[in-house]
Amino acid sequence: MSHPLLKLDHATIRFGGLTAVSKFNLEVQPCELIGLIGPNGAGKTTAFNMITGVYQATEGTIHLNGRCIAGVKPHELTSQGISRTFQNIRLFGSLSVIDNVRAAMQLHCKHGMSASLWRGARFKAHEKEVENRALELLDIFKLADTRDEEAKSLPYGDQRRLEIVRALATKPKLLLLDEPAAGMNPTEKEELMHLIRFIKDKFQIAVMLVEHDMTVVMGICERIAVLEYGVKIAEGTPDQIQRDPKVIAAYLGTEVQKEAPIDA
Ligand SMILES: Nc1ncnc2c1ncn2[C@@H]1O[C@H](COP(=O)(O)OP(=O)(O)OP(=O)(O)O)[C@@H](O)[C@H]1O
Repeated sequence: MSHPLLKLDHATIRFGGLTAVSKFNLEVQPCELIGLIGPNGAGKTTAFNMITGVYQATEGTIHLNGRCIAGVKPHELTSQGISRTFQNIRLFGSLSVIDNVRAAMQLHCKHGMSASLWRGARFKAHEKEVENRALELLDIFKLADTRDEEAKSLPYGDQRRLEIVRALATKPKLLLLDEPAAGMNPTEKEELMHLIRFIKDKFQIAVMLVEHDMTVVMGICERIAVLEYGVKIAEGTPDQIQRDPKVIAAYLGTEVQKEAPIDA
């Protein structure tokens, strides 16, 4: 029997008296590009935190490839194919750009301590492979020229793209991007949309996107789920979502509405 890549079944999380995400049902298929939107405080990042094992669901279940992930630690979920970026950039600022990518790749390193110490032929071949793959990813994101620069010295938009490279370096099946376009200028956003589509097709991965920029969300997502006060109020194609009265009502008067009218 084939399973969805990710399945949330009534996933719920409470913080004291606050239900941040309530009975959230969602399926993500392999190689799908899905958006998760909603006004500020709707529960989007909390949903990401549940999917990535940062928080445990208070009720309901989450399955990855048919296996329940309750209690699985975030780094184990990364090994199982879930990778993410964060709203606030979390790079190793003082490391070079390429070392940031290398560090993410070590998760897949199968060499033990002795191999590292002896630095034999197999170890060196592995190191070369890591470097080549890091450079391939940096090249896709037009960051290869900055490989030896300190990550913190990069312009903001480049740092955001480097975060995506780091997330990709762990060879995910599901990539979660939390506001990847935040702080980018219109040209960078346009380029980002192209890149997200490109990596999804090239690496055959599913991408789940939390994003406030409606031009980006509506421009690239195949399907969109909408949260409001932790509850899913709509799910559908960008066209259906833009015409959904509940979604329009949820966004009325918010910054998102001002940026790009959802019923435009
Ligand atoms: N660790 C926590 N403890 C208590 N409340 C929390 C915690 N994490 C999130 N919340 C609350 O859960 C709700 C949802 O927050 P969340 O950050 O998921 O929203 P969001 O949709 O990602 O918002 P934004 O678009 O502003 O980033 C908010 O009311 C928030 O204050």
